[in-house]
Order: sequence, then structure tokens, then C-alpha cells
Amino acid sequence: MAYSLDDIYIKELPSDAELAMSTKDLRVFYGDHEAVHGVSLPFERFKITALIGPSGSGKSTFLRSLNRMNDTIPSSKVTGEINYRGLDINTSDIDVFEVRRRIGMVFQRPNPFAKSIYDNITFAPRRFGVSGKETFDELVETSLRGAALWDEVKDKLHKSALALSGGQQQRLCIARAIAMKPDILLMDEPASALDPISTAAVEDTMLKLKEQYTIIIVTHNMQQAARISDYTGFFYNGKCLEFDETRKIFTRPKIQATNDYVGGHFG
Ligand SMILES: Nc1ncnc2c1ncn2[C@@H]1O[C@H](COP(=O)(O)OP(=O)(O)OP(=O)(O)O)[C@@H](O)[C@H]1O
Repeated sequence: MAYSLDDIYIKELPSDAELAMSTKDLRVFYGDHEAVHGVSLPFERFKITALIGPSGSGKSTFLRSLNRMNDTIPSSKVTGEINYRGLDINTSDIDVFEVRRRIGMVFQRPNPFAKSIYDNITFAPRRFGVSGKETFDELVETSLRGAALWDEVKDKLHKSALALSGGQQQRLCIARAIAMKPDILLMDEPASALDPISTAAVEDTMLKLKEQYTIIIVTHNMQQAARISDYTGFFYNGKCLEFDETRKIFTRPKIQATNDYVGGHFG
């Protein structure tokens, strides 16, 4: 079935909602191909927003643009606004490394460095000028606690991160992102490569993390979106056709395509 791309419902957040970031008419091109067609979305602070939609609908491209990761793809061009702390960060004079420190990213496949658990966490802060054993010890502990991994690894901090299970490695990657003290965590299908027990651990971790961080997650797993997110955006053919509170998206969506997608009629 072909859906109208003009049928769009984007819920406006209440005027007292605090935004962590928002986009306005964000478009992403790969060469001549426009992969994201003018998406304007708000992201409320200390909430989890899930981005769902069929394969190729532009979710990951949109997500990667939010911390300027798409800049690393030579053919890619991003237009429109990415508003963060009163600034449009989609401009050439912005320090992209600082953007990526404040808006961290966790990828689909756990990608720890071939280093110890301890060094995985201290690596980037060290490069940003953090120093001192006590500071690092504390940073390692708070980051691992934040990612709900401390109890499992506190006796083997100097062992290789690669010896951890997939789920533990992913929580280490979350700890690594937290160690940079970001405001926002972008997560691209962070549990899709994990078994159900590890997935549950990562989901529990995310629910704890939102007390301190704003999370934007791409997921193919609709139960996961329903379980953990406060807001959901449904992407289709490069557009966000519907954005609303998660319970509304999954019970009373306003747009036909959303209804059919969450009902499992296509995917
Ligand atoms: N590095 C790239 N170079 C060129 N085209 C790309 C690149 N990455 C994505 N695309 C194209 O952009 C469009 C959106 O892809 P994207 O991966 O963002 O979608 P998605 O919704 O995240 O899909 P999936 O759920 O399968 O990950 C697709 O047409 C894809 O082929």
C-alpha cells in the first residue's frame, strides 16, 4: 500500500517541557539522493525518544546527523537546523568534537577497544585533557555504575574488554559514552546484536540512565520501543510521519501508515 507522505502528525510538546535538542527541516543527502526529507522533531530532556520505521526509512541517517557523525561520510550533506542549548549546531563554525562529547553515541554492535576495561573508559577523557589516577579511578567507577556494569567487572578492571560477553561489552560502550559526561546519548539499535538476557540488562540500564541523560534510540524492536520510550517517532521513506507519546503511537496512532506498521502489517 502506498501512503501519503503529506499525512503527518507531530505532537507539539507542552510549553513547559524542557527540550534537550530539536531539529527543524533537517534534510540529509547522499550525493543527489535525499535520504531524510525535512524532519522537525523535539526531544524532551530526561526522556527516551524511540525512532522506529521500516528498513531504509532514514532513522539511522537522521540519528547520526544529530551529533554531526554524518560529516564523516564524504558524500553526505545535511541542511536545516539542529538546535542544542540555544545554538544551531549544524553550522561550519561549530567544534564537532565538542558536539560529539556532549551528544554521545552507542552503536549497534558493541565496539570496545582492544584494551582493558579501565582504559576503554579513560581513553577519550585522557585525550580531552583529564588526568590524575584518583580522577580516573572515580570516573571509571561512576561510569561503570551508571551503565550497571560495576558489580560484574569491578574485580577485573585491568582485564581485556574483549573478554566480556556481548551484553557486557555493550554496557561498557555505554559507560565509555557516559565517561565523557554527555547531555544526550544517541543509540543506534544498541540491543539488536544481543541475546534476550543482555537486551533486558541494556534496557534496564537505559531506564536508569534517563534520570540523568536524554536518550534517542533507533530500534527495530517495537516491544522495546513500547517498553522503554516516552515518545516515539515513526519514519517512513525519509520522513517522520508521526511523533507522539509512545502509548498513543502503540494504541491510537493518528496516521494510517503508523497504525499498519505498529500492527505488523509491513516492516
Ligand atoms: N553511507 C551511505 N551512503 C549512501 N547512502 C546511504 C548511506 N547510509 C544510508 N544510505 C541510504 O539512505 C537511506 C536511509 O538509510 P538509513 O540507514 O538511514 O535507514 P534506516 O531507517 O536506519 O534503515 P535500517 O533500519 O535498515 O538501518 C537508504 O536509502 C540508504 O540506502
